[in-house]
Parts: sequence; C-alpha cells; structure tokens
Amino acid sequence: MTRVALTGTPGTGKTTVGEIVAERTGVDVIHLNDAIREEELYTERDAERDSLVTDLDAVEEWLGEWDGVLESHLAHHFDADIAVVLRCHPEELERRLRERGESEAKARENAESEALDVVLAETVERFGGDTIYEIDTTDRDPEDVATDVVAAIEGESEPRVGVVDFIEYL
Ligand SMILES: Nc1ncnc2c1ncn2[C@@H]1O[C@H](COP(=O)(O)OP(=O)(O)O)[C@@H](O)[C@H]1O
Repeated sequence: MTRVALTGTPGTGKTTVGEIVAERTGVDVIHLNDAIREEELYTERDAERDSLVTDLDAVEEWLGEWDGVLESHLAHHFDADIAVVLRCHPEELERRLRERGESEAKARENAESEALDVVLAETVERFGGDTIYEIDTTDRDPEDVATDVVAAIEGESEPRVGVVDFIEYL
C-alpha cells in the first residue's frame, strides 16, 4: 500500500467518499481533521473563526511511516505517493455546506476558494502534475466518486489535472 492524500475544498465530499473507500477496500483511512482535535495536533485555537491552527510538523511526526488514505482539506500538505483532489461546482458546494449547517459566510468563502482552484494549485505546487487525480463530484453520487478514487489508488486510471473550470462563478 501507499499513502494517498485525499484533499479538496470543504464540502467536496472527502469524508463521505473516504468512508465508502474504506468500506469497499479495507484500506486504512484517517480523517485528519478529527485526529487533529483528538490528538491535539494544533498550536492554538482561533476563537474568531472557531477553528484550530494545525501544527503541520506535529501531524507529520504523528503520521510517521503510516500508509493509507489521509482525508482532509489539509492532506496535500503532507508527503504522499499520490494526491486525489475532489472538486465541486461552487454553487453546488455552497448548497452542500449550507445543508450541512455551515454559516452563509463560511459556505460562500469556501465556494470562492473552490472557484479559484486554491487547493488544486497548492496540490500541484507540492506534487507536480504526474501524481494528481482531479475528480469532479458535481451532480455525481458519492458511490460513483468512490469508484474513481479506488481506481486511482489501485493504479487503474491515469493522473489528470485541469478537468474543471469554475472561474465564471466569481
Ligand atoms: N457527491 C455528493 N453529492 C451530493 N452531496 C454530497 C456528495 N458528497 C457529499 N455530499 C454531502 O455534502 C456535504 C459535505 O460532504 P463531506 O463528505 O462532509 O465533505 P468534506 O469532507 O469534503 O467537507 C455532506 O452533507 C454530504 O452528505
């Protein structure tokens, strides 16, 4: 097994898809955002944003030589053999986040970040184009998306970047 970074803007479906991949393949999946809280892998609490400031070095150390699927919007900040970047049209993303109970401001902020390809750009910067599998989840159900993720993990599909263009949303 190798290490897979399963990343994407919040709301793209990483948690949902990660759970399906774990069920189907038996591969170990770490939901990093939970681990950061449970293992106290943060430097401080940002009270204003109601969020934790992740201690990237502490996470790296905690991961050690672990192999499996690392699921988080931060997953691409750590070493991995391949990166899977989930994408979602900003309007659908905003809807998903509102339905999940996020504030209007947070849903909007994430939708704009998705339109600007922020996570993809960060991932390309770290991984280069040859080990990234970008998957558009818009109008697809999580089971289908999980099938694509499993194919990427098992080396049955080709790396690809540049599959969406959401810039008109802005
Ligand atoms: N492919 C999908 N189509 C529609 N809704 C989805 C899809 N994947 C996830 N969702 C829903 O969108 C919300 C965000 O999904 P989640 O897996 O928590 O995303 P993330 O972990 O990337 O923040 C959840 O309410 C989830 O049920």
